[in-house]
Amino acid sequence: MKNPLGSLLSFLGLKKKSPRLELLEGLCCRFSLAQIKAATNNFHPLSYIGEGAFGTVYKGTLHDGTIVAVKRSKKSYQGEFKNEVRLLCQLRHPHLVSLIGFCVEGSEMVVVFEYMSRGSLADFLFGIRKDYVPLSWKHRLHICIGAARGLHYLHTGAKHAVIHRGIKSSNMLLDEEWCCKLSDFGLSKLGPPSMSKALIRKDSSVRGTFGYLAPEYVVHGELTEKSDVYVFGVVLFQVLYGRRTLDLALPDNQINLLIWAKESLREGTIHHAIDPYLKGRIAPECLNKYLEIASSCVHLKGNERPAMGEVEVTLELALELQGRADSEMESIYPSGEFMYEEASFSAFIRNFAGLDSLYYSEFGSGLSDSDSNNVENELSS
Ligand SMILES: Nc1ncnc2c1ncn2[C@@H]1O[C@H](COP(=O)(O)OP(=O)(O)OP(=O)(O)O)[C@@H](O)[C@H]1O
Repeated sequence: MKNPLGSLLSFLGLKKKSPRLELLEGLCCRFSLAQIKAATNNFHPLSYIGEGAFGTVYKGTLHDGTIVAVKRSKKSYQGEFKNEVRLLCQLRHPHLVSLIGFCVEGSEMVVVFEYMSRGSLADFLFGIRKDYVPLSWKHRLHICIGAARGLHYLHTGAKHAVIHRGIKSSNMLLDEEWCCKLSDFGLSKLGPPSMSKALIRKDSSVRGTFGYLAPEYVVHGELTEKSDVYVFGVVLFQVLYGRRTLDLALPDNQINLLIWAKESLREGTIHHAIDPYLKGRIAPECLNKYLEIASSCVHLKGNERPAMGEVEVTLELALELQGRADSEMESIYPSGEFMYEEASFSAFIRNFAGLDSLYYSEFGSGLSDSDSNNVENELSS
């Protein structure tokens, strides 16, 4: 029997409808299982790329020669896969991984994405890939700006805000041209209309990854676009310090990245704490802007955190400041071999005003996120 309230809400256009996958065929391709098996050589181990919480990813080649990433769902996570297909086929942006199609056949659920040949930002930050090369500072800034543009689009570019809920460096993928695109929308949620200020949404099932959870989300289940901003801030610290959020292999005071970051800022030892590869390569005025926005992203209170548009613009400014400082240095040292001095960092640290807003979450302390195959701990209700 039909639910009379449901029918009424639907009649009034107030009931949120999730389109059935069949109805999405016009927006992306529907593949047969035979096509998927042909593309991946029957999910051959040589096609294997990696494994996430929701499924296994393979490299494949479609009949027209297009190289793709094929994500095969674990049986218990087909809901997340359907969510990802429904959302992604309605979103298009240069900084979101494109959905090419899907396959639902028998007990198989498979999603086909554009192939991101350089893997994830996490692979480079944590040296996971065999062909690992440390990323330069400017390169890192470009990648963060791309990710910020993608997230800004999700929050404001569509009719309804989309809260990603799975932002982390392993979900920031890099294509051949090093363009950063956000992936993994299995946990994403539609928010209210994007122009609305009423963004608070109570979420009874807290999902995500330890070390990447906004405090108000864990404690009160309050899910807003500012929860994504918090975790984006955590990623900005990872990019600068070149390490994971939690690392049990480090001395006690360094296990939690944000606690360590705050300590190094307070004591003026940031020069020694950041990724060794970046030492002497960041212009102090650029670092100042970068830390200002990173610290405000991880503010305890969601409404004090910036919107992603502001994050994007500030990172662009930080990149510009770095470019200008580098040009000045190059005019003094035409060989291009120069280092920014430690003393100039100390001077800037004394003036850094963002320290108070840097809030570190204890959530997940004591848990390792240095899992060797890069699958971080999944929190499910
Ligand atoms: N479109 C893609 N192109 C190339 N590699 C991809 C693509 N999507 C995912 N991968 C790779 O496949 C592996 C598994 O990715 P997946 O998104 O399933 O999990 P994850 O983000 O690593 O972990 P979790 O699911 O726990 O968040 C990772 O190494 C990821 O870099």
